[in-house]
Amino acid sequence: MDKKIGFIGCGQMGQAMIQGMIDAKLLKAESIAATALSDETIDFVSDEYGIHISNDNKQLARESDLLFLAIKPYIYHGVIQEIKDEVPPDTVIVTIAAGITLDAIKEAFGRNVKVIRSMPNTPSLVGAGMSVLCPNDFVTEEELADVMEVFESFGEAEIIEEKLMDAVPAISGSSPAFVYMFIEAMADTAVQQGFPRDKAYKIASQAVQGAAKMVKETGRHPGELKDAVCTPGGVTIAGVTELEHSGMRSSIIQAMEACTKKSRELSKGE
Ligand SMILES: NC(=O)C1=CN([C@@H]2O[C@H](COP(=O)(O)OP(=O)(O)OC[C@H]3O[C@@H](n4cnc5c(N)ncnc54)[C@H](O)[C@@H]3O)[C@@H](O)[C@H]2O)C=CC1
Ligand SMILES: O=C(O)[C@@H]1CCC=N1
Repeated sequence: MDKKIGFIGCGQMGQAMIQGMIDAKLLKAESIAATALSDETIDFVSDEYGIHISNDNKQLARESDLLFLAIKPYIYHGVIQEIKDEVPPDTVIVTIAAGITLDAIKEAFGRNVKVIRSMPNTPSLVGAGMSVLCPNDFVTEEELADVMEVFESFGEAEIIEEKLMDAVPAISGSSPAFVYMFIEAMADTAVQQGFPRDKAYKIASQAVQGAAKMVKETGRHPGELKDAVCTPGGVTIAGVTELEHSGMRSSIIQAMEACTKKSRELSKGE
């Protein structure tokens, strides 16, 4: 790819995407630049990824073909005020924040800017990201294809309608946190039973990864795959019934609804 990619903000999510892109050899480190606030982050990112990083948002805004806003949602408005007169008309702005709408970005710029709203996730760091995107009307097919190429370099990507975007964090942006909690709880129990901690994490995380791979690659219904594990009168069904008694599905549904509600509130500026 021969685009210049800029990241305003280079924390957890910015670094995950940059590492993913570099590992995938999508483009050379010289074609990626970023900004951050603290000297500590600037020094770390420069050493770790070999990209150009400074605290000059305006310069980055002038020089990037694809400009990622990888900052916290409450900082978006201030940063856009700072850069809005610097961004050339052909630049594609990519947002990654929960609850920041395409219209909110256009309004903050006060003109018809090209915007793609996205929701990536941190497994992008290891090339296993899941990102969901929606463009506004000013983005061309070719520009969307370029941005999809970026996201697909560090995982999988899907395009959806904006009305579904507030539901995405619960499914893919935030859900890694839920899965880490699940793995941590399994590993703690394994440690309680006498397993060394490193083996407990390895066994639990490989089981989770394998189950996800089964759903993706066999195309079989998750319920059917679960049934295939449950030997009649065996150990698995004892655990499954306990999970049903303690409301596991209901807890997951409630957590996902809370994420979606919060994203909708942020979208409305609440
Ligand atoms: N962490 C995650 O799993 C995910 C985060 N996101 C979104 O990514 C965005 C960033 O989140 P994180 O990377 O987790 O946050 P973070 O706090 O790790 O990184 C934010 C970065 O912004 C920089 N920054 C702050 N003010 C700035 C300014 N005025 N100019 C330039 N840089 C500035 C900080 O130095 C830091 O490098 C958020 O909008 C969040 O909603 C989206 C999907 C997943
Ligand atoms: O917690 C958040 O708001 C961000 C969006 C999805 C993951 N982290």
